[in-house]
Formats: sequence, C-alpha cells, structure tokens
Amino acid sequence: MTSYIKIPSHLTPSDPQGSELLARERSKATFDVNELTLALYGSEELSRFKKILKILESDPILDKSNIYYMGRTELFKYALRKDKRIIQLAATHKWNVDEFKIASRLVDMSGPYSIHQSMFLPTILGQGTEEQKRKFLNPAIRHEIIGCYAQTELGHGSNVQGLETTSTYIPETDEFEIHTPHLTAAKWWAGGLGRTANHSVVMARLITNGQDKGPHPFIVQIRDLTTHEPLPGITIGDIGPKFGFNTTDNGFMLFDHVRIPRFNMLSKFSKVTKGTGEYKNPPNEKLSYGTMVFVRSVIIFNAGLALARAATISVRYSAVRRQFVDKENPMILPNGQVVETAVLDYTMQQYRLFPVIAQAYAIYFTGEIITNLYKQYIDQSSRGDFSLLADLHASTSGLKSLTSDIAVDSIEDCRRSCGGHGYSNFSGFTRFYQDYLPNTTWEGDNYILTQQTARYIIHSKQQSEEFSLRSNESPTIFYMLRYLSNPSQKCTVISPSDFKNPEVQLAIYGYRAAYLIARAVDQIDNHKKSWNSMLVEINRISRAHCQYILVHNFILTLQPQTSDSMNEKRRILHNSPSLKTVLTSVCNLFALHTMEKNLSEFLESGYLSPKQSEMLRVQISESLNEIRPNAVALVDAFYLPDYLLNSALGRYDGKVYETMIEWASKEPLNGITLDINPYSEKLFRNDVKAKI
Ligand SMILES: CCCCCCCCCC/C=C\CCCCCCCCCC(=O)SCCNC(=O)CCNC(=O)[C@H](O)C(C)(C)COP(=O)(O)OP(=O)(O)OC[C@H]1O[C@@H](n2cnc3c(N)ncnc32)[C@H](O)[C@@H]1OP(=O)(O)O
Ligand SMILES: Cc1cc2nc3c(=O)[nH]c(=O)nc-3n(C[C@H](O)[C@H](O)[C@H](O)COP(=O)(O)OP(=O)(O)OC[C@H]3O[C@@H](n4cnc5c(N)ncnc54)[C@H](O)[C@@H]3O)c2cc1C
Repeated sequence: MTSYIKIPSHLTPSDPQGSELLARERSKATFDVNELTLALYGSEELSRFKKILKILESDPILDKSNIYYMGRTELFKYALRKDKRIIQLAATHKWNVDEFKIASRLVDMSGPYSIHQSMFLPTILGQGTEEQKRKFLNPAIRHEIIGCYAQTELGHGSNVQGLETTSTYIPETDEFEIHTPHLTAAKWWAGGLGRTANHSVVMARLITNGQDKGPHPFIVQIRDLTTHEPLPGITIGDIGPKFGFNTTDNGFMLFDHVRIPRFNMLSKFSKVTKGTGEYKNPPNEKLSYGTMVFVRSVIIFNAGLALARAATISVRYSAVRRQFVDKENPMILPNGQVVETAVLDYTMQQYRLFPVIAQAYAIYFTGEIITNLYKQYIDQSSRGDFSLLADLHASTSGLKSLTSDIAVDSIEDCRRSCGGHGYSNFSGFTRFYQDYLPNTTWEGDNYILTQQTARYIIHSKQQSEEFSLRSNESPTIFYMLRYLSNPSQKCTVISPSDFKNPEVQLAIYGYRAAYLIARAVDQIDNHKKSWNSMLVEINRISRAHCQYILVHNFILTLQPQTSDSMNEKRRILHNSPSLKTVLTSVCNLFALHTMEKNLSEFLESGYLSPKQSEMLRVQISESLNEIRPNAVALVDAFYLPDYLLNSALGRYDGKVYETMIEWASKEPLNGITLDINPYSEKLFRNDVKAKI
C-alpha cells in the first residue's frame, strides 16, 4: 500500500518497547499457553486453523491492509471479491464445511454470500425434502445459485405471525402465487438480496382453499441466471447505507402475483396436496422456524469469539500502554530504571478488562454445549423425536439475547479502555463493533426473545406437579426444583473465600432465579397481572436463568468427568493442574462479577445479605489479583492471529506505536493537495503528491 508521508526511520518508541513488555507479561504466566489453546480448539481443529491461516495470509486478494481507508462501494466490491476468493480456495484445497467456516471467520467480513451460507443453505437442509435438496441444495452448495433469506418485511420483523406476503395455492396450474399486498409487506433487510442473490427463501403466508395457514418457507427464483435482472413481477433493490454491515447488500423486494411451482414450498414438515390443495400439518407447528433456532445457537458461540477478540486487543494494548508513575508501587525495569506504569496495573483497568476475559471463556464453553445440544436435537428429530425442541428454543432464545448483549457492552468497554486510540479505526474495534451490533437485533430482538425463555420457565413452574417429570426432558431447568422446594434458605458464606465454592455459587444463582420466577407466577396467577405489565420482570427472569446456565456450564467444564465422556479437549484440561487452577480463577471471576453486576436481585431475594455482598467485593478483588499475572497469556491462548485482529493496538508483537504511525502515513487524505485559500474558486485539486 502507498505511503503518503515519509516517517523518519531512526525513531523508535521510548523504552521499554512494547515487545519487551509483552514478553515480560508472557514470562509471568503460571500455565502453558499452548496447552490451553489446545484445550480450546483440539489438535485437529488447531492444525486446520493454522493451515488455513497460512493460505489466507499470503493471498493478495485477501489482504486487509487497505480496508480502513475504503468507502461503502469500494468495501462492497472488496467483500464480493473476497467471498469469491474463499469459494475458489475452498475448491482448490478441498475444504469441508468446518474448514470453510474457519476461513470465513479469519477473513472476518460479512459479504454478499454470507446469508447464502448461513441461512439459505441451512433452511433447505433443515426444511427441504430429499427431492428438494437434490434440486436446490446441491447447486447452492456449489454456488451455482446464490440465495438469501427473506422473512422480515418493512412492517414486521419480530412478529413472524404478522407477516403479510401471501403465497396462494392455485390448483388449476398446481402453482403458488407470491404477492405483496401492501407496502408494509415489502421484504426488507434480507442479506445478499440487494445486488447478489438469484434465489430466495421467502417466508409467506400459505393460503390454500381459502384458509390462511400462516408463514411457511418457499424457494423463489428472483433474478435471471444469465442477465442477473429481476424476474418479471419482482422489484428488488439495496436498502441503502447502514450503521455497519455495509459489506453486505441487504435488500428489499416486492412481488406482483409471481407464480412458482408447488414443488418450491419447502415440504419436509408440512405439505399441500396436488390439485385438492389439502394441507398436511407439521408434527410441531414451529418447525418452519427451525433456521432461527440454528442461527441463534451459532450466535451464542460467536459471542464468545467476539469477546475473546475484544479482550485480546485491549489486554495486550493495556500491557504496552504506560501512563503516570505509580509512586507507591513504581514499575522498575531489570536495569533499575523507574518507568511509567502499564495501564494494565491500574486496578480499575483490571476491573474493566478481566471480567471480559472471563465472559469470553464462560460463553465459549456454553457455546460448545449448546452446539452439542443442537446436534443432539437434529439427530433425534431425524427419527421423528422433537421432544428437545421446546427446551432448545427456550435456552437458545435467552442465551442468544444474554450473550450478544454481554458482547456488545464489553466490546465497547474494551474499546473505551484503549483511551483515544480506541477511537481510531486502527484499534480494530470500529468495523468489528459496527458489524457485531446487529446480533442484538437480528434473529430476534433481544428483549423479545427473553419473553420466549421466561414463558417456557413460567409455564413449567405453573405446572409444577408435572414439573419434576418435565424437568427430565428439560436439561436446562432442572435446578429450579431444588430451590423452589426450600424458599427460606439463606446463603452460607461467612468469609470472602467461601464465594469460591462452586456449590455456593450455584445455590446463589439458583435461588435468585427461582425467587424471580415464583414472584412472577404469583403476580400473574394470584394478582392477575397482564403479560405486558410484567415485561420488565420477564426480562429479568430470562437473564437470571441464562446467567445460571453460563455459571453452571463453566463449573461443569472444570469438574472431573468420567474419562469415557471426555473428549480430547477436556482431557487436556483435566490432566493439567495449572490449567485447572487458572481457569478456576477465571470461572470464579465470571460468577462473582456477574453476581455483583446484578446484586440488587440477589439481595432482594433475601438469600444473600448486605454483609455477604461486602465479602463478595473483597473476593472479586482477590480474583482480579489471581488473574493479573496470567492476563496476557489468557488472551494469547485464544490464538487470534494478527490477520484476524487487524489491530495496531492488539498486535501479538506489541509494536503499537510503530504500526499506528505507519498506517497513518497511508491515509489517502495525506496524499491530496488542498487549496485552503477561502477565496479561491477551486475547493480541491485532486492531483496526488509524489508517492514515497
Ligand atoms: C459450501 C459452503 C458451505 C458454507 C457453510 C457455512 C455455514 C456457516 C454457518 C454460519 C451460521 C450462522 C452465522 C451467523 C450469522 C448470522 C447472520 C444472521 C443474519 C440475520 C438474519 C435474520 O435476522 S432472519 C430474520 C429473523 N427473524 C426473527 O428472528 C424473528 C423473531 N420472531 C420470532 O422468532 C417469533 O415471532 C417469536 C418467537 C418472537 C414469536 O413467535 P409466535 O408469535 O409464532 O409464537 P408465540 O410466541 O405465540 O409462541 C407459540 C409457541 O411456539 C414456540 N416457538 C416460538 N418460536 C419457536 C421456535 N423458533 N422453535 C420452536 N418453538 C418456537 C413458543 O415457545 C410457543 O410455545 P408454547 O408456549 O409451548 O405454545
Ligand atoms: C443488519 C441486519 C441484517 C438483517 N438480515 C436479515 C435477513 O437476512 N433476513 C431477514 O429476514 N431479516 C433480516 N434482518 C431483520 C431482523 O431479523 C429484524 O430487524 C429483527 O428480527 C427485529 O425485528 P423488527 O425490526 O421488526 O423490530 P421491531 O419488532 O419493530 O422492534 C422495535 C422495538 O419494539 C420492541 N418490541 C416489539 N414487539 C415487542 C413486544 N411484543 N414486547 C416488547 N417489546 C416489543 C422491540 O424490543 C424493539 O425495541 C436483519 C436486520 C439487520 C439489522
């Protein structure tokens, strides 16, 4: 890339250098970083990750050094080029789906094909018959057709039952007619629709024999495969600039009585019979919402990765950034020189950043568990057993909401923890934050989704006689029985270190959740409170329940398991006392910091006393001290390469200042000649200064 300013090459940052500071941090670690990385990835995935990284890093088309200077159109073209390149590389190197996902994660830019891969393919896979898969899935996997997922409309997104687009069965021709009856029925937001897709999953109300059967998925070809023009009766466009996610062409679409064959209704679960138009009910009414359950489970896992990334940048930078001399405890180099204190040594910075490391680990482990639960559901449902669906829907809804909220808040906290440089695009936070942000809205607005979780839990409590039976089918709410059966118990903590006991932590979380649930049920059942009047409480219930799940899963991950049930990753963890020790500190910090952030609810439940809450704070400070020597190593273990981070602040080698000035010298604004005379006619001369 072109530099427009020559930076004097003899200048280096004042000592100590960033690389030296990070090396000192790394030498303090009490555990083997490589071992923890292996326990997170597993040896097979790690070696695939390294192999793919090497390919991507050296590919000129996937070079990221210019992207901070691009505007929307240029960025979009870059995104299209890189999407094509990944597909070509996948073919050359024969990548499987997991390898393809690794490459997409590393390249880290939503693109015109993202929704094709994340929603169009999974919808056909999950909702199509074998015949439909042969017709649509195989060419879609080969990217011979490119699809999008058009569910949301201009007037409705959250309320799927309120969608207005219709798909009416026409027995005479054995077709469906897709139509947009009102402006509010215009499809809106679909990723890849604006300029790219030639096919779409369209969620439309199925009307047959005059009866409205509600939203169902249909495959509609929307553009000509040769000219790429919209097909007759279809109007399509890009919806315009957005807060972020500008590398994807989110689009709008209107249908004017467009006919498609009956075959194109995805019919794995519900069908319309040829000629009679008879409707066959699905085994569960909500199976057509299946793609949303899948994507929500992916969002939970991705929240852990986003937190790991934010923590990596901010912790490394805080170890390099120095500000003021802490006179009571100055930073002294091996040569005796007193230097300014690394900002990571300020306890306030630790209190802001170390919980983010803990959130990343906590959500990563739950992400893995939810991914496995989803796989188990898919396995059972292929045999006609849908018993896990209600619990899976409830837990993915609440966890998607909680984890993406945590991630959005923490990414911004991490960015601010980098001071002024956090505001520069070179921090690696700007596009990352903008592109992450819609995770709190898409795939279900986070406040709406908590109603799904709370409703499931409240129903379970209301049917408490059968609750014990149902809890066997409901792996995520079994805990409640224990606490509901003895509501007057008190927390047993008598000293700060008692808070480190996992049983104590689970009891505190369990009582608080059970208390909120019992109180809401009382308000609804005995005081006839309306659902709407209870929405704030309902949100609290879902969050309390999901925080319990996160803490529970972290503790479970660290507990000894029978060797048969242990996979390679868990075996590495359990065979290493030093890993278990450091992750136990991280787990404690997650549990206790989350508790402190929600202290009013724990106190209100009466289970925790004000005296105990003081001890809680003492123990949090203790946990921060435990983590301090391992902070950099704990983020290094995430193994997020510089290629992914694209951050001057979070570089592995600590060369923060050298990179900041080098990247600034490439700002194209530095290359244009300006006429700043306010009286001259010309505002700009676009001639570029001599290139260096
Ligand atoms: C070769 C290359 C291969 C490459 C492969 C690469 C693969 C990469 C994979 C990567 C994957 C993902 C990456 C992540 C990127 C994500 C990008 C996402 C982009 C954004 C896309 C979108 O936003 S699409 C639109 C999403 N829209 C929504 O989410 C809408 C939200 N609203 C709803 O879901 C519903 O309206 C509602 C749940 C809020 C309410 O529904 P409804 O009114 O119908 O129901 P009720 O509330 O009355 O409930 C009735 C009962 O139904 C139960 N229910 C509801 N929903 C579900 C469900 N989904 N599943 C199961 N059950 C459900 C509900 O609990 C009620 O039950 P009962 O109480 O028992 O009656
Ligand atoms: C970047 C991006 C990409 C997207 N990609 C796609 C895509 O590819 N395909 C697709 O189909 N869609 C897509 N969407 C749309 C997305 O799924 C919806 O925007 C989302 O589901 C929220 O719905 P809404 O916009 O209707 O919000 P609304 O429901 O209108 O929400 C507005 C406000 O009302 C509140 N609210 C609404 N109802 C209730 C209630 N019952 N109780 C309490 N509060 C309520 C909400 O909490 C929110 O604060 C995308 C959106 C974005 C931002």
